[in-house]
Amino acid sequence: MSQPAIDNLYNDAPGLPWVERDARDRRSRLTELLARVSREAAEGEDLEAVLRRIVDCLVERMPVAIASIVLLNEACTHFVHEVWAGELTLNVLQPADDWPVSKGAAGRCVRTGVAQLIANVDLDPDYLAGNSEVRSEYLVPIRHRGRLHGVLNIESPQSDFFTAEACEVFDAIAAQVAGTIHLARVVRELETANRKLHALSMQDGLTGIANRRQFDAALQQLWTRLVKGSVPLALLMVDADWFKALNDTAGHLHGDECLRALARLCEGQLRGEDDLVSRFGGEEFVLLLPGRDLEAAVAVGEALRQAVARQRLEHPASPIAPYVTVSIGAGATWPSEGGQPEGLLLAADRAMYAAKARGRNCVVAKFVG
Ligand SMILES: Nc1nc2c(ncn2[C@@H]2O[C@H](COP(=O)(O)OP(=O)(O)OP(=O)(O)O)[C@@H](O)[C@H]2O)c(=O)[nH]1
Repeated sequence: MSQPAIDNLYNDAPGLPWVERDARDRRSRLTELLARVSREAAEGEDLEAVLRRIVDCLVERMPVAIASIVLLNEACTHFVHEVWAGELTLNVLQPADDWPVSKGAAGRCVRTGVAQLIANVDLDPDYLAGNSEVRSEYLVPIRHRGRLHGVLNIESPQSDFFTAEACEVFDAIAAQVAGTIHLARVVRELETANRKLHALSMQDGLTGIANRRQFDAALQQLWTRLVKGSVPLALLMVDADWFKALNDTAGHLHGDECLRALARLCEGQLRGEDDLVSRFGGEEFVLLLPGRDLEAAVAVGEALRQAVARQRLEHPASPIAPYVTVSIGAGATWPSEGGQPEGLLLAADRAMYAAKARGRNCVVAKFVG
């Protein structure tokens, strides 16, 4: 549809006082403004850009010197952000200046919770001049379902501009803006909640380290990356010894405590940016060590085994020591184009079972060719 001739509405006769315009002309200009603002409010994903287009619209199409949308903080005690259009020729308060709602006509709008019509700015004790041409001002609370988001501020060089019908349209515009801000905040809150949920879905609830899902994704990603750089990849499978007996004799809560301590000890062995420890299963952990060959991986495994033993986590039912010990399987390979990471996982798992068979509390290595 082509743009109606009404474009550039106000500027067709900028000097003409608002009330001297024909009543039908005024109404159609206001209706057109409202339609435009509604369209702007419905478009775009960026709140700042939408608010800017709305204030631009007000200044371009009406006898308005300054139009602004001033947003409040959560507690509604301060203005924290302003989007404005028009001509600010004098120094006025900006949200960046620590602007409490105790100041200015916009502050009064927040304090009283109702629209403020200032027919003569010279007589208003709260008016803060931003442009010496301004004669009248209208301020409307931007409120969505009882929650106050800010104030819509319109300043005109004409003293008779804010007729009842004009104010009604600005009230409707403030309601539109409130809906837009509400929607943008809901979207932002949802995005934050989604990010938190995603992080939680990748984390083990008991120990706080990565869970199996995160491990699987990291292994796949690393494999693909390391193929290109011809860099080795090592993996340690760490399994607590005689854990069933520990639970049975010392109780599950003590068992849980030991699992948390083991997770911290595994974390203590991580060095590289992409090193990762995850809880692989019940009392099993896996360390992903990119850039380490089998010899280096065995060294990390041995350091971990000794650190666990030094911790002296009480184990009243282990036949090999009065404290918790771990059996560790180490695997390493050079990721190759056609290869699969599962082979590495299997090798470390087999090595771990070999460590169990060898009497536990030891490290066994297996290279994957
Ligand atoms: N406290 C606690 N125990 C768990 C948890 N997850 C798994 N387990 C227990 O870990 C035990 C693992 O037992 P098994 O697989 O038989 O192995 P094990 O007793 O450690 O014997 P080896 O591995 O052969 O040394 C089971 O009794 C599980 O119930 C957990 O989150 N908390």
